[in-house]
Amino acid sequence: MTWHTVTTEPNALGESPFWHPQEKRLYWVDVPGKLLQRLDVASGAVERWAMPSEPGCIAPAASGGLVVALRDGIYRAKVWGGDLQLLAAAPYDPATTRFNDGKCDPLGRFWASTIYEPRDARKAQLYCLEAGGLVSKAGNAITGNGLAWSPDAKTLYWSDTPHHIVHAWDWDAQANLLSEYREFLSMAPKPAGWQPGMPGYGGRPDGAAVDVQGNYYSAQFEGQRLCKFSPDGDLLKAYALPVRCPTMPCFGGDDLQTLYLTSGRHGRPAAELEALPASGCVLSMRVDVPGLPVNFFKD
Ligand SMILES: O=C1O[C@H](CS(=O)(=O)O)[C@@H](O)[C@H](O)[C@H]1O
Repeated sequence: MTWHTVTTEPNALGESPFWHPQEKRLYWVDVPGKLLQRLDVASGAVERWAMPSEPGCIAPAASGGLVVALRDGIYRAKVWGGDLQLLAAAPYDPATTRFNDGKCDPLGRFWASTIYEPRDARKAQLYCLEAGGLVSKAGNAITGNGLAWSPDAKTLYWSDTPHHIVHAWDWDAQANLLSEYREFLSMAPKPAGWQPGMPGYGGRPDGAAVDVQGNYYSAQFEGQRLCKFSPDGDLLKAYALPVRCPTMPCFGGDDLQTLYLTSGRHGRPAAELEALPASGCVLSMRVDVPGLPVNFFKD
């Protein structure tokens, strides 16, 4: 298994990749760079669209365009580069909080986590955009991440990165209700005194994607690896990476067997960036098991 560097212009913090099956483009964001980006894999051309605030996550819309979670709200962009129409204002103080990891569920609802940036209280939430507006479905976190659903859409996964944990609930898709909570993964915490470059830390669960067998692929932020877990939470494979801070995987290509992975370089030590020059770039690797396709937003 070999990782390829897909992009040459590194992002401060690449996040929220998805593969658009009709356009045959990879979309992703640069959070502090305040950019939406898309790559036409046939030509290699990358387009960038500057945002008025940090985009935490994006999703394609079935009627065309995108849904974009910016610091101050959820917006609808009917066309690339066009107007941003506010769908829902942020239900938090944008001075301390922004939207982070999110995507659409199999029924076309848009979900977005938040990150509480002071990181000194568990104030991050997981919201779902329902007909009446944003509804909190889970909370008690610092960095909402790792949102994904099982292939049968009966399990919802959500991680809290700094607490090294991935939660799971039974999910009733029609009623949009979470029940039967269980801890899905608990990763080893950062050892006291650990510094980048030292051995002994495997990272913390950032963004995630699920394949057709229900395996959960979790980017281990600051752990320089992507971990593949079985539906029961058993570690099946830890893929070593040429970047210290992977952020989120997604499956793409016509066969959904190209695993794309975004990464970050924001705030990393100069020595690390010199040793790992692909930090902040998008990576890709061919895998044997196809992933689940992206879910589209239904207006
Ligand atoms: O997804 C994200 O997670 C990282 C990791 S952590 O919360 O710092 O542990 C965070 O830095 C980043 O800003 C956020 O987008």
